[in-house]
Amino acid sequence: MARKFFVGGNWKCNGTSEEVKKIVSTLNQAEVPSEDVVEVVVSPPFVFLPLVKSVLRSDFHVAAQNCWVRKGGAFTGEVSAEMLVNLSIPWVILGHSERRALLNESNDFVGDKVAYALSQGLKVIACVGETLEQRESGSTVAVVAEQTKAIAEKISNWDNVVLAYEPVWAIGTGKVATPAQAQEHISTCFHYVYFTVGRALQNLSIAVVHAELRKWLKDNVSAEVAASTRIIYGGSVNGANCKELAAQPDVDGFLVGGASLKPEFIDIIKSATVKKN
Ligand SMILES: O=C(CO)COP(=O)(O)O
Repeated sequence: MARKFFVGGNWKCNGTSEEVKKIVSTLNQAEVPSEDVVEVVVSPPFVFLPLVKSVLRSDFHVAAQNCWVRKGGAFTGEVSAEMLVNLSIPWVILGHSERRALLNESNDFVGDKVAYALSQGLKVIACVGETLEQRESGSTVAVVAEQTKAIAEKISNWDNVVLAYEPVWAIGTGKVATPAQAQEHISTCFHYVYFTVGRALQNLSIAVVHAELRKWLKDNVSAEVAASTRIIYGGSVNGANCKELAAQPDVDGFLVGGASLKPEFIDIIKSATVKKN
C-alpha cells in the first residue's frame, strides 16, 4: 500500500489571531498538489483551532498540539481528546520533544496519551527523537526504539498513527543530518574529531534512522504496519532542503516548525511530488 506523503505544520506557541488569519489566507491561495498526493495538516495553538478550522481550505486539516491523557474532568488547564472530537478536530500531535523535555512527559505517559486519543477516534502524530547527547553517545536507535515501544505496547491499531522522527538537536537549529551534509564533514575535515563526528552523522543520516524505525515496526509489530505507517521527519525542514529530504528513502513527509509559519511552507508541501518522480 502506497504511503501518502504527509506534511504537518506545527505552529507551536506562536501567533495572534491576525497573524493566524494571514497564514491561513496565504495557504488558501496556494496551488499545491492534490489531496491524493499529499495530506496537509496544520497545528495552531488550542485557542486558534476553531478559527483556523473555520477559515482553512477544505483539503487541508487541523491538529491540536496536545491533549489530556485520559477522559476530561478535574484537570485544570488541560484539554481532553473528547473536546477535540466534539469540535471535529481530526488530528493531535503527541509526545513532542519540547513537552517531553520541558514538561517531563515520560515514554509511558506519551504511550498512554496516544492510546487514549486513538480510542476516542483522533488521528495521532506521535513524535520520537534523540537529544544531541544521546546521539553522540551512539544511542539514537535505542532511544527512538524505546519511545516507539512505549507506544506500541499500548495500541493495537496503527492505521491512524503517523510516526514523526524529530531529533532534538535538529529542532530550530538549522542542523539536518542529510547524507550530503555528513559527507561534506568527512571530505573537508581531516582532524580526527571532525572525521569521527562526520562519520557518526553519516551513519545515522535521517534515512538510516527512518529505516531503523521501519525495521523496528516490522520486527516488533508487523510487516503490514511497517509497510503502511508513515514515518515523517521534523527538525529544521525548510523550503531549501525539503526536496533533498523528501527524496530520502523511508521519509514519508515532514513535521515542520518555524518554516510552517512562513510562505515557504507551500514549497515544502510541493516537495511531495519528489516521491512521484
Ligand atoms: O519541532 C518541530 C516540529 O514539530 C521542528 O521545528 P523546526 O522546523 O522549527 O526545527
